[in-house]
Amino acid sequence: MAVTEEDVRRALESAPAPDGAPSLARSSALSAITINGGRVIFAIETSPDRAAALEPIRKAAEAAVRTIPGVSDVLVALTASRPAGSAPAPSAHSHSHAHGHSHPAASSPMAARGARPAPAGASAPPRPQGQGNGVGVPGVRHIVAVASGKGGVGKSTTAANVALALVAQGLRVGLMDADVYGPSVPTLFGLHERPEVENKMMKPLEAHGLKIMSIGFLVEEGTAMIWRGPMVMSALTQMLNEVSWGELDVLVVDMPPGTGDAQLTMAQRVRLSGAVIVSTPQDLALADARRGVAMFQKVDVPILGVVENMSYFCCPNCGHRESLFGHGGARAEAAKMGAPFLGEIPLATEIRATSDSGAPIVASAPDSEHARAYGRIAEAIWKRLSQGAPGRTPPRIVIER
Ligand SMILES: Nc1ncnc2c1ncn2[C@@H]1O[C@H](COP(=O)(O)OP(=O)(O)OP(=O)(O)O)[C@@H](O)[C@H]1O
Repeated sequence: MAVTEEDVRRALESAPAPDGAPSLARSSALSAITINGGRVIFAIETSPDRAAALEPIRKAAEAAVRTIPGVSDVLVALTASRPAGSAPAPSAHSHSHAHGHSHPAASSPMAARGARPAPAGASAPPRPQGQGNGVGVPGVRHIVAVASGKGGVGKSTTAANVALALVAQGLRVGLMDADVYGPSVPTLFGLHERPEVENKMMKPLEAHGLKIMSIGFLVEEGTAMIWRGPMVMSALTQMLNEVSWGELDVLVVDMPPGTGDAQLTMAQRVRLSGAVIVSTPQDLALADARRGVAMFQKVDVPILGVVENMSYFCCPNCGHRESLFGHGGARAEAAKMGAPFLGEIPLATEIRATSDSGAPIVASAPDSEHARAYGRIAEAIWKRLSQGAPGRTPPRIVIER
């Protein structure tokens, strides 16, 4: 028998609430409930500082829903809503961005020990699907992660425009927003509806020829996720396996920023053909980029290349180029890491404005200079993917300082 929202609400009558309400079912902290076959997803709203204390309430809610006959899986997230336009207070453990969300600080033990990437492995050829461990998607030839060592470097903007540029090359492309801590894809594409469910599979939304899925489609807008570890993985597995992606040449995955455990687990558990690292030219960002490269190398995912974003400032009036942060750093660093340099994208008002208005520049101004720059990056990525390579990546030597 199909599980209904009423069943879930009834079960939550016996679950405790975080706000003094008689039950979670009657609490305003309970979000909309999404049901997909036997899988039930909802969120409990809280403030970020109470997230750890509310873990028992989250677990109790999961346990209550699990007792419903027909429920195969339950995903309950703690989310924090934030008034529109307000930025979270910076703290030692999080950072914030212009679009107002925060991410946990990177906590990779590898990063802390300062593991240095080894050039030989960095440019290892991409893995065709079917090789390696982890979750793959039937019908999808290549899954490519777009990652960054830290937040706010333009990873989502790059992922979206590169995905669109791959579509422009005639490829069948999907974009999966795995940035559970702050999904930006709904804003980038102006998509705010919930995906339809057909035969127990969620249908990806579509825009500009791209199939798109984001955790942001499943939770209320303006909420920031406070998901950790296994919950993140469970959400991602669902986005990979319970979405009808169909036949795709490339599925671009916009990864959560940073090199923490969640990212490492993803890099390990998703069957990636390769990873693209986005970095700004600043030294700090490059140090973070190195950690990003090292993280993928640790789990034997080939680095397809490095993109330098906000590389130079492009004056919207006169077209004058102004290097802001020692332009060219990413190219030099990529060479040191032995990773291909895929190209540079300027800091340009049009790139930000088109992203904010729901039609990234490759879709809204395909003939512009900036769109062509994304096109060249996409071409380089596809070239490396289609080269493929049988066998495992060569052994690498990693020197830890
Ligand atoms: N090349 C660019 N020129 C101008 N603005 C840009 C450029 N790239 C990104 N931005 C802007 O910078 C902001 C952050 O970009 P984006 O959300 O893509 O970064 P991110 O690395 O995915 O961040 P997060 O870690 O928050 O997910 C956005 O407002 C975006 O429009």
